[in-house]
Amino acid sequence: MQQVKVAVVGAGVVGLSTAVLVAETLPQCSVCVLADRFTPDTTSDVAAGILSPGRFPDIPIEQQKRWFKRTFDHFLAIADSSEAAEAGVLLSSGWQIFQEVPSEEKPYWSDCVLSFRTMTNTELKRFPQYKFGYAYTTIKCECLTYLPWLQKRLKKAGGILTRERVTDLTELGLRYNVVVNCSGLGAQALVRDEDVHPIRGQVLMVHAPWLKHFVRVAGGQTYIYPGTHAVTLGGTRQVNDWRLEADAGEREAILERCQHLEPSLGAASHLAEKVGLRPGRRNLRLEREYVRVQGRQVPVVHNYGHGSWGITLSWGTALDALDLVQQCLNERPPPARL
Ligand SMILES: Cc1cc2nc3c(=O)[nH]c(=O)nc-3n(C[C@H](O)[C@H](O)[C@H](O)COP(=O)(O)OP(=O)(O)OC[C@H]3O[C@@H](n4cnc5c(N)ncnc54)[C@H](O)[C@@H]3O)c2cc1C
Ligand SMILES: O=C([O-])CC(=O)C(=O)O
Repeated sequence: MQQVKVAVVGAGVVGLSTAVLVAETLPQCSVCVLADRFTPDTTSDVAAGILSPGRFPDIPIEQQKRWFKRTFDHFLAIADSSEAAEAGVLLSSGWQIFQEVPSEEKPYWSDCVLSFRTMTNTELKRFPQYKFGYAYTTIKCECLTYLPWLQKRLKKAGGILTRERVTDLTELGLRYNVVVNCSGLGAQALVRDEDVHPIRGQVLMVHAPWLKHFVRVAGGQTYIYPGTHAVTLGGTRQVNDWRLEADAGEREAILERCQHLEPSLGAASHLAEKVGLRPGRRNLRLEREYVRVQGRQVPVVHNYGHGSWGITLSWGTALDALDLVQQCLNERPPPARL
């Protein structure tokens, strides 16, 4: 059988999830991941890695819930397996706290996570300035471990990884039959998408092994996420800020806010500091189009713009991208327009 050559641009959590699904599901495809940065140097490697959904304003909530549910179930199966440590996936229980009762007393994703309930008064007493909270168990996915695990899984399915900066999707269309664009923030330049913008985030890794529960303030302004080797403290969300260096003032502010919630952090030692640029977009882009390459119509599937929720939605959106690749293979391309 003639191989269908598929190029996936991007080796963050979105690109690798999509590449693994295509390589494992479609035996007629040979998959090549092209990226200028691989783990440990992608934005995904900076992420705290907690599965905690938000909301894109113009995408039906049922669709966002389906993306989250499918991602959660994927990670839960890994967390429950003997692969969990090797994949860097663990269950994480804790509290999301609010100063005012939120409009959604029960968020749309409450039946996707485990053991969701509102916090008791006894639990709330730990956080005197907060009136209300959710208690639940979610997943923490540590990308510094998970991305190498996905790369191994991709290679096992016959996929390959190549370091290359792509400047033109049309040029890729000369070498591949299908192109999948998972370039995250890189899509701004690659496909001239002006809706894509950086949302800068700075986090601090500390050694505080006595902490076992996560604490997240409302929409993620402040968070404490215990993990396998370190506790991640955050966060910041600076729109259109391209600075990749850590800011000392922000470090102090993060520490102060976190210590206010969890005074024992005063005894924690500092391990590392990381900055990443989230691929912000009003709504993530998951769709296909055809680009004209020397008289041929080459299908391009876009899967980027996940903002603060790239890990949270990674597998669910990759499953939809896989469907789009399948559709491209099953249909005749539209006639090339001159
Ligand atoms: C501080 C911080 C904390 C976060 N915490 C969480 C969290 O707890 N939970 C969560 O779900 N999300 C979190 N996020 C968001 C998450 O990191 C992103 O949504 C996610 O990493 C996006 O994944 P991606 O694969 O689209 O992009 P990236 O990881 O940025 O990968 C993009 C890939 O495309 C490649 N690329 C781009 N342009 C080109 C080009 N022209 N040619 C070749 N290659 C190209 C890059 O080299 C890279 O390999 C956090 C982000 C930050 C900064
Ligand atoms: O909001 C959170 O809990 C973590 C996160 O996704 C981010 O910082 O982007």
